[in-house]
Amino acid sequence: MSTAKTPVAILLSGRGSNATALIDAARDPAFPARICLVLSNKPDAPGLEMARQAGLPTRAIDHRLFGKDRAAHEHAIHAALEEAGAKAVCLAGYMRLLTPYLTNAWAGRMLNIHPSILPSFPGLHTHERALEAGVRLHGCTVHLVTEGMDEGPILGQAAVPVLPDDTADMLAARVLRQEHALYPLALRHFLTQNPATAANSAALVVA
Ligand SMILES: Nc1nc2c(c(=O)[nH]1)N[C@@H](CN(C=O)c1ccc(C(=O)N[C@@H](CCC(=O)O)C(=O)O)cc1)CN2
Ligand SMILES: NCC(=O)N[C@@H]1O[C@H](COP(=O)([O-])[O-])[C@@H](O)[C@H]1O
Repeated sequence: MSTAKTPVAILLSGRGSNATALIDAARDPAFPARICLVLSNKPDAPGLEMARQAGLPTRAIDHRLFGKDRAAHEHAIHAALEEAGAKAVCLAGYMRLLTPYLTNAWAGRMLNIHPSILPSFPGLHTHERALEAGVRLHGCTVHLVTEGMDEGPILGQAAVPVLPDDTADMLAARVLRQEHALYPLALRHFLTQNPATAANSAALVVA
């Protein structure tokens, strides 16, 4: 088994705490990935500045410059990923719905972290919806990205309890701590397994 690190690009839109968890994990010589690029659709994303401070290559490709032409924006992103030599992509708080152009180009090698136990609560505002639903367990999911929103094969999940006096912010903070543990584990598992079986393996439960 080659010990070469797989070049992985990270796409983010905001704070970048999941990107930080992946970047920190990749510092370990035994971790099977190296971060080859951190790219954002928001030039002022704090996560981009964090990556610059970490000495990593960064790109900002502002979706607003492409108006309603999502495909043109994604062509620019794809070119940047190819130029950086990425072999896999991790969406880490990337808040744009991707078209089939990019999801097909990166089919089976684009991962996303989502703040719910899928298939419950796909999309946005997951913590508020979990509280409204009265679920007792909540959490996060790492999945492969497909054309459908948050529908791709699950690679890993983590669960947390929902406590009686929880607010959405308290629940989000408890889930975020698990996200930072789950994403590096799920990426390591994905990269070190035989790609043919990776998506069909038992989900990693870390909490
Ligand atoms: N084709 C796919 N695209 C994306 C997926 C996916 O599974 N398939 N995962 C998402 C991440 N995500 C939830 O995990 C998500 C991100 C964004 C949105 C959304 O409605 N975005 C709006 C814009 C919101 C904004 O700019 O703040 C939009 O794109 O119009 C829903 C779910 C990443 N993409
Ligand atoms: N639908 C995608 C989505 O909601 N992603 C969520 O956005 C946050 C980004 O935080 P971060 O920028 O600190 O990693 C994370 O909680 C992630 O699960």
